[in-house]
Amino acid sequence: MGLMTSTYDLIVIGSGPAGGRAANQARKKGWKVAIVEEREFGGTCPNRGCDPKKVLVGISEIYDNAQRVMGSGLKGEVHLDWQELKTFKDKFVEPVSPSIEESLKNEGIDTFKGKAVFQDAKTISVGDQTLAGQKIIIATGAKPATLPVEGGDLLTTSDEFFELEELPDRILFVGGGYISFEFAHLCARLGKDVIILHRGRNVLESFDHEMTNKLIELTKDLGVDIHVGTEVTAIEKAQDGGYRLNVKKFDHEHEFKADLVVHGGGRSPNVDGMQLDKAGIELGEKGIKVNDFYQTQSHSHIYAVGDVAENGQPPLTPVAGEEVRRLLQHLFEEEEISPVNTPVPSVVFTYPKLAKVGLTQQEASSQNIPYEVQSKNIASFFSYKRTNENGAYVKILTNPLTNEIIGAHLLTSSAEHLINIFALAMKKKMTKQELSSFLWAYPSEESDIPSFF
Ligand SMILES: Cc1cc2nc3c(=O)[nH]c(=O)nc-3n(C[C@H](O)[C@H](O)[C@H](O)COP(=O)(O)OP(=O)(O)OC[C@H]3O[C@@H](n4cnc5c(N)ncnc54)[C@H](O)[C@@H]3O)c2cc1C
Ligand SMILES: NC(=O)c1ccc[n+]([C@@H]2O[C@H](COP(=O)([O-])OP(=O)(O)OC[C@H]3O[C@@H](n4cnc5c(N)ncnc54)[C@H](O)[C@@H]3O)[C@@H](O)[C@H]2O)c1
Repeated sequence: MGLMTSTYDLIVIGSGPAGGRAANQARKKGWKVAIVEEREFGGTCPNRGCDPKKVLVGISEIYDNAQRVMGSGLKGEVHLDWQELKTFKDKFVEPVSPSIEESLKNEGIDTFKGKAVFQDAKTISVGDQTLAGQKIIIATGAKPATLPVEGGDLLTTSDEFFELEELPDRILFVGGGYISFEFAHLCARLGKDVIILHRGRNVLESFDHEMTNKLIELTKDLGVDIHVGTEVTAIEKAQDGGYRLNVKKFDHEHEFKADLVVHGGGRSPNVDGMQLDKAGIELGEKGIKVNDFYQTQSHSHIYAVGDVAENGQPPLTPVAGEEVRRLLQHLFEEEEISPVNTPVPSVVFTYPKLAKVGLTQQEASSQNIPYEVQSKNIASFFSYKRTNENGAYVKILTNPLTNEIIGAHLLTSSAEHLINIFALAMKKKMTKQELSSFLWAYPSEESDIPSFF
């Protein structure tokens, strides 16, 4: 044992949304497949990402809805409780890894627990085992980036945040991206004092700036203190048991204090200790460099896909799935390899939620793409008035020549549903007239769509 080399048609490294799917599909084609996982099977999304996050924010939405309709037919008191929330969330997470591992095994895939380390371009080791693969897919995802912040090891990562048994009173988020905004809304609703410090001029930089400014207003109304143009440079332990932070805001030094400092400063490719150099695999700034078919630059039999790959796509679960679909078409040598032309919807699970698909106004402007824009405050619509919503906005970009929808941005309680309709409309190259001509069940948030234009 241990000294023998097991040989496979395909070795997949990482069992997240990218790797798990790739292994399953290849096995279905009759390939001999091994999958290597060093942590929980299933990867980030179901264990410490999308799903546990959605369980937590889902309950806080119900709480928020209840608060807003108190005195409109609802009576009594509701409270959010972190410990109970965490216990409820853990119930979803705990079965994930064993059940995914079992289903991989049931498919006839050999599972290996441990870190995959390259020995050469065809061989990897996992502990004392050696595996050789005709093809290798690297799907190792991302991890919290190492920030150039003195005392950066004092940051609580999103993985650690999910595991906290208690939440202290003063919570500060470094960075103004997805993770910070989603957790900040939750913490504010749990009654915490929340601060977000963001280095850039615009938070959630890939979203439409007009919409992120509206989200900032609504987030401030929740009691969250937000500072842009503010870079955290150092963190140290304070005498009161909390932390003291040094920050630079427009070249001035400031100090902030908190009991918990959360890392929301971005994620980087997870390739630590894999000895990529032994296989001659090139790493770019944002991940492993790949071509249109996800092949690494130096080896056509080694692929990289999902969050770990640098391919210009955002690190999101549905994107990982789509990339794997295309990678497999290439791997199975199927003739038609579809071009990457699917619009990518994305949602920030604040409440209300911010969603986008297609172009932002700043992208259309900077790329000199002609556009017409409709931007509306829709809080007075019946859909939002009946639940005393705090704010609801929509912004649609269309091509002035064809009337096709080229971008949609929503800040509403139902944005994660509505945005999928706009993604569908864009994929099908619908004009705003075509989208408006559907019969939408009434009353529903979708039935408002014709009134967005
Ligand atoms: C807090 C949070 C919330 C998120 N919310 C959303 C959301 O709402 N919607 C959305 O679309 N996306 C969300 N994401 C992003 C989403 O989780 C990722 O895009 C997705 O998981 C990427 O899938 P992947 O398979 O590429 O990588 P991962 O899911 O990260 O899986 C990679 C796997 O590889 C394993 N691995 C790494 N190195 C090795 C090695 N050397 N040997 C063996 N195994 C290894 C890891 O342990 C991991 O299990 C969120 C992320 C975070 C952190
Ligand atoms: N709902 C979702 O789909 C969802 C949720 C969470 C995460 N994700 C994925 O995970 C990725 C990472 O999320 P994230 O929130 O960590 O990062 P992010 O890339 O969204 O934002 C991080 C921000 O922090 C800023 N920053 C970095 N260092 C700083 C410092 N020292 N001081 C102040 N600001 C600093 C950066 O300028 C950056 O804009 C996202 O890009 C997204 O693709 C998706």
